[in-house]
Amino acid sequence: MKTFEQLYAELADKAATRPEGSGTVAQLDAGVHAIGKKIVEEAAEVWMAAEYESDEAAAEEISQLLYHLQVMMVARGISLDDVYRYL
Ligand SMILES: N=c1c2ncn([C@@H]3O[C@H](COP(=O)(O)OP(=O)(O)OP(=O)(O)O)[C@@H](O)[C@H]3O)c2ncn1[C@@H]1O[C@H](COP(=O)(O)O)[C@@H](O)[C@H]1O
Repeated sequence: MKTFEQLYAELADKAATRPEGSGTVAQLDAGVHAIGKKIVEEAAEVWMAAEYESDEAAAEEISQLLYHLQVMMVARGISLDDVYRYL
């Protein structure tokens, strides 16, 4: 288990060190357009899970959406503070 902040730190590190086999590195290489499509896909999965599936399934889909949002943040060089200041 990890927090939102810990995941962001891990993804930023992956972007910097580019370890072999990292899905995050592959997505960063695919670019903002591909990451954006993944966000839309995961958002739809959150919606469907929330309407028709269990709390656990919805929570898992939400975790995946948060992950892909963080990948987009890393891709664009947007920090946690950049986002938090609007919350
Ligand atoms: N939290 C996540 C995470 N959530 C979702 N995903 C990715 O998002 C995909 C979404 O799952 P789906 O069920 O939609 O699967 P899918 O449609 O078959 O997705 P595709 O793999 O085909 O794109 C998963 O297959 C993962 O590739 C994640 N990939 C990585 N992480 C974490 O990110 C960190 C870095 O991961 P790596 O870069 O892979 O080392 C680690 O701590 C991981 O646990």
